[in-house]
Amino acid sequence: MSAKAIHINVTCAIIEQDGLVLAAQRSAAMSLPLKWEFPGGKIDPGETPEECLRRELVEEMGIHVIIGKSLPTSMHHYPTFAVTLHPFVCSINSGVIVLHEHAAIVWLPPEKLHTLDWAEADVPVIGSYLAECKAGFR
Ligand SMILES: Nc1nc2c([nH]c(=O)n2[C@@H]2O[C@H](COP(=O)(O)OP(=O)(O)OP(=O)(O)O)[C@@H](O)[C@H]2O)c(=O)[nH]1
Repeated sequence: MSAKAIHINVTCAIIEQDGLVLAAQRSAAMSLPLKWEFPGGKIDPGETPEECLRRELVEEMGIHVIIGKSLPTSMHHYPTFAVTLHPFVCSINSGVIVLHEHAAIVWLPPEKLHTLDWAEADVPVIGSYLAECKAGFR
């Protein structure tokens, strides 16, 4: 199988707090270095997307999240792999954020999210989220 055939399923958390949304910057050592993303990661075999998201948020940031509404999935082909993102709107239930993998985080109002240099797969996710906000669902 060529590298281009690799397709991964990834969960990601749109974490809301006090009207702001958390964005996380990938480290220089990660794939897609220094791009911004929503925290999360690859779904392991046998795991539900929600189980994956809970595990990843503990591993990456030391927080326990409450998982809310799912947003439409986003599929994107990068040069060496394809990803399907499974986004969920979340809030922090417990824990204080400690960055174990990311270079930085920032809390932004939803309408400022587009100012960051996002991983390309995230761009439609931001669009779906903003549509929810505009429709008054959030
Ligand atoms: N967690 C997360 N990953 C994303 C997002 N958007 C996006 O394209 N991805 C890609 O999906 C993959 C997520 O897997 P991961 O977070 O478990 O990856 P990783 O850093 O361990 O990857 P690695 O295999 O490069 O070490 C990464 O290749 C990442 O670039 C996003 O919003 N959140």
